[in-house]
Amino acid sequence: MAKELCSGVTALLSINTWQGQQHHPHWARSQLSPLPISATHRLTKHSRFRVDCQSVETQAKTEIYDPEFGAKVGQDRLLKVPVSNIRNFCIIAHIDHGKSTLADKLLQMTGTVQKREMKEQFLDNMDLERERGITIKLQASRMRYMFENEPYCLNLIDTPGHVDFSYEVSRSLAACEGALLVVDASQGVEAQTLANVYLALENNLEIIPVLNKIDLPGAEPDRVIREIEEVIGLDCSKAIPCSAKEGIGITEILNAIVERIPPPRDAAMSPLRALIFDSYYDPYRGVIVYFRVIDGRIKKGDRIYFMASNKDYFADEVGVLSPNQLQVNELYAGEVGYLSASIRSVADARVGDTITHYDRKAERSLPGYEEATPMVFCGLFPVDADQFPELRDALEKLQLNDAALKFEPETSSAMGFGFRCGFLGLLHMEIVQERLEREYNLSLITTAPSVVYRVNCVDNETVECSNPSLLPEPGQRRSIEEPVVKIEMLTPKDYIGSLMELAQDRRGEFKEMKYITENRASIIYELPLAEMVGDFFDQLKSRSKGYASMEYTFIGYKESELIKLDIQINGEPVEPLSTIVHRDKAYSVGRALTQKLKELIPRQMFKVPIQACIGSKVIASESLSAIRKDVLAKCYGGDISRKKKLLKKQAEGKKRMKAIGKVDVPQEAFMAVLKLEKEVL
Ligand SMILES: Nc1nc2c(ncn2[C@@H]2O[C@H](COP(=O)(O)OP(=O)(O)OP(=O)(O)O)[C@@H](O)[C@H]2O)c(=O)[nH]1
Repeated sequence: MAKELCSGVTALLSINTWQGQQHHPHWARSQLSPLPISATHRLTKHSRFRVDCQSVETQAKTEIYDPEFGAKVGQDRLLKVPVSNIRNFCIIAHIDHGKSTLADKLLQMTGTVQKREMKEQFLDNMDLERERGITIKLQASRMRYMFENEPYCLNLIDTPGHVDFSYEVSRSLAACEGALLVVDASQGVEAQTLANVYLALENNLEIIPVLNKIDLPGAEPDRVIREIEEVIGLDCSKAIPCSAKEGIGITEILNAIVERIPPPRDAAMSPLRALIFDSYYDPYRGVIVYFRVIDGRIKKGDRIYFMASNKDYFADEVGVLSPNQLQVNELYAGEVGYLSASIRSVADARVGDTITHYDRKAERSLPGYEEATPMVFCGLFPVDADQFPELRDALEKLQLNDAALKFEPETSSAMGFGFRCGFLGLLHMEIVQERLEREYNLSLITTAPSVVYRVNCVDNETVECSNPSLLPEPGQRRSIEEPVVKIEMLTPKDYIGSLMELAQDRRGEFKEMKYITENRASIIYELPLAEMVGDFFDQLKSRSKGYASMEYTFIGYKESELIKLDIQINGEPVEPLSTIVHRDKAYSVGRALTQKLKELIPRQMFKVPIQACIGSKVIASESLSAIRKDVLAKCYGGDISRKKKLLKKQAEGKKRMKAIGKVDVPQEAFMAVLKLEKEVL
């Protein structure tokens, strides 16, 4: 902040005004536009002047923010502008269409991040994200942009790009007034693009189509424009061609954000309502909450109240993201920022929750809050049983930062002590497993993922079952319902047949197929979530040579003829290998699974039978032959009775081994059910 301004600069004034006893800082701020300072004026921090529109005499604490000067004294990131000069937007794109690259370029062009501090893809700052090149958690950044000599504050809210995190996408869209729709000009509209555009349209966002990667020789912007118009029905006459990599079209995008996206509603005088669009756990400060102020204002020291979790705290720190955190005194309706309030777990400040003041609560919370419901469950067991307490600690720590992660202890005679964990989807599951192994140095055995079944019992009770080995006995249950998803696949027409076959094999029910362009079709199926968990996505990619994309939404539960398939190894049931399958597939899955396990389990010193059973009935069986130790090797010639004696002794030894049943089952075996060959199904 500059102490004094001379002629020739354009300054933006932030004024605290007093009208009687009332304090209206935001009102005054929003009435002001940048003020060119003439040669006769020198403004200082305590200048007196009038705000003409309301004729309010203004004096005392006058804060002057000068974009040019401010930059010199390192304060430009605290840029304050009237609400009419704020633009909140996000970027929606299919994976790999260049969202992060474009975000980086916007930060660079606006000077928000200097080139030298620029790590590639600044917004994706989790290591895992950077390695996998995918955005998992959302982040935000405030940028300062001069347009027609006026400073604008552009808040970019980054969105995750994977279906598992679609709820978080919906909340970040709800925090914006506009969105850049980034489509790869060499590829076209993909399933994920569609899903996110529909979400944005539902939220009434102004959408600016951007055609990225026009530097590529294969780019066909005209074709892609036609595709967007036909498929989404969006007017693309003002679509912006760009290359995020080469920096082409970035200024046009920034101008379009200012010109086309509406400013936020000015509602600074209403009771506070702020929408949480992200939160993460910081070991030193507690949870850091990212939010957009929809109504009212929030300042340091305020007693705040989270409307869904019913918790209240004092805000220790309030600030903006630029993209590093910078403290400010107060944030007003329309602004985006962060707060910390010594909150112990992200579950208390969940994405989608509404923050209000404890003493002046808003009447209604903001719409759209949803509890995170895990869709996929699996067992996690430490390879070394001594690591159980460490696994529990690690899960507790991860949960502080991940409200969607659920876990409870699980014991199994085969596996020992472990946890049954719930995840939003498969990617979420992989991320958690990888973090446990990498960050906490744990060596884990994970069991095949399962969905949550609803079992209607004979006593009219309904129980939810996410662990196949705990399915109530056949005599106790009337029926089983399983979760069903609607899946939309977008594919070039050459692969339609093969993808329909895939969906059909996975018990899919055909719903609709339409050509979205001459060459590309959308195929809609309803199919059990259990059939999607596993290699469905890999299959879709390999059958379409990587060209098809998909998107799914959970639509509800449906009754189905399901039974439990148990596996016995060496005569002992191995619960973690139990799986729930459709009655029609039980025999083929049983056969395939025993064959696969035979391949995966190393041979032992004794013969190991591997059986698939329904109840007590064995439906498929394989046996792993023993590695036979030749006890007769040293006994050449000689008496036959001596040979017999040696063989008898060896057989007794084997029997003892059998009784102990020490079969080493490798990790891959627990995932075998996901990797069954298509032909045997
Ligand atoms: N040639 C070319 N390549 C680009 C351009 N923009 C992005 N890329 C490349 O495309 C790939 C994907 O870009 P990202 O920015 O990571 O894509 P994303 O949409 O953020 O992907 P997720 O984070 O997984 O959602 C990277 O290898 C980029 O270098 C562009 O304008 N031209």
